[in-house]
Amino acid sequence: MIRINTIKQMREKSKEFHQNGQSIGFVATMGYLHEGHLQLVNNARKENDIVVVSIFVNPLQFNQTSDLTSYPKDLERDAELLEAAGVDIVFHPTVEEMYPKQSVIQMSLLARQDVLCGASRPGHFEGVLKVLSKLFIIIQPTKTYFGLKDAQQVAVVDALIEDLNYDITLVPIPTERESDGLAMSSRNVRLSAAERKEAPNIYQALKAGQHFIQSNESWSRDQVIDHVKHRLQERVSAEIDYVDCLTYPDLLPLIKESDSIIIAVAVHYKEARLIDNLILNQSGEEIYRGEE
Ligand SMILES: Nc1ncnc2c1ncn2[C@@H]1O[C@H](COP(=O)(O)OP(=O)(O)OP(=O)(O)O)[C@@H](O)[C@H]1O
Ligand SMILES: CC(C)(CO)[C@@H](O)C(=O)[O-]
Ligand code: BAL
Repeated sequence: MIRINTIKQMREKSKEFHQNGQSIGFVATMGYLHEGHLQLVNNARKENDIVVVSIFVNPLQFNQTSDLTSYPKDLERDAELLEAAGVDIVFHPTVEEMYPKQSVIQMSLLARQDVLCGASRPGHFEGVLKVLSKLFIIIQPTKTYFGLKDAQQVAVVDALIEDLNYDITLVPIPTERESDGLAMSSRNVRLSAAERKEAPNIYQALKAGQHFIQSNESWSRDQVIDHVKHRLQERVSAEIDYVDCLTYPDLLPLIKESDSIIIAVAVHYKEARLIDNLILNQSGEEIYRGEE
C-alpha cells in the first residue's frame, strides 16, 4: 500500500493506472475507520483493479468548530486496517495541500439540501460538494462507494455526478450496524456508557416507523413522523434534531404512490450528533438492506 499526501503524486498515479487500462475504485472518508468504512472498501476491492481511499477531515463541511476539533483521528491504525483490506493507495493530504489559498469557487445545491442535515448543518453540503469535486478530479475514479447511513450525501453525490457529467459510477452501500442495531459511526466513541446503551433505540424508532407504514394501508407523512418522534421521545434522552419522511433520492415532502421513501432521524447527545435512516418502498420494505 502506498501513502500519498500530495495532489501531484496522486494525479500521476491515477494517470498511470488509466494508461494501464486499470479501473479505480474510490472510497472517500474522514478516517477513524470502522466496519462501515471497510464494507465500502471491500466492495471497491471486489469490483476494481485499484482501490484508493482518501482520509481527509474536510474543514469546509463542519459548521461547528468543536465538532471539527474533536473529530477522532488515528492515521496509523487506519493505515493498518486499509493495508489488511487490500487497499492500494491511501491519499491523506493536509488542509494546506487541499486548500492552499482563499477559495474563489463555491458550490451550492438547488435541490436535495434544504431538508434533513442540509437544513440543520448550514454550509455542510457546499463543503462536501467542494471537496468531492476536487477529489474526483484528482483521483479520476471509475466507481465510487458511499454509505447509505449518510443517505442525503448519497443523493447529493448522485446529483453532482449527474449534473457535472463526471464519468463515475456511484455505488451506494447499506448501513453497517452494531449487533444491537446502532448504525456504526466514527462519532459513536463520543457517547457516554449510558448514551451508548440507549442509542440502539434510534434504529428501533425507525423500525417502528417502518412497521407503521407496513401495517396501515393508507398513511400520511405526518403520521409517520409523529410515530417515530413519539418512540424516540419515550426511549432516547438525546435532543431530537429532526425526524422526517420524504421521497428518496429527491427528498421532497409530497409522497406519491410510486416513490421510494426515506425515514430519517438526527439526534444530539452531549458530545455526538448521530444520524440514521431507512429507505423503503411504498409497502414499507427496505430497499437497501445490510446483512443482519
Ligand atoms: N455504518 C456505516 N455503514 C456504511 N457506510 C458508512 C457507515 N458509516 C459511515 N459510512 C460511510 O463511510 C464514508 C465515510 O464516512 P465518514 O468518514 O464520515 O464516517 P462516519 O462514521 O460516517 O463518520 P461520522 O458518523 O462521524 O460522520 C461515507 O460514505 C459514509 O456514509
Ligand atoms: C464524503 C466525505 C469524506 C467528504 O468529506 C465525508 O462527507 C464523509 O466522510 O462522509
Ligand atoms: N459522514 C458525513 C460527514 C460529516 O458528518 O461531516
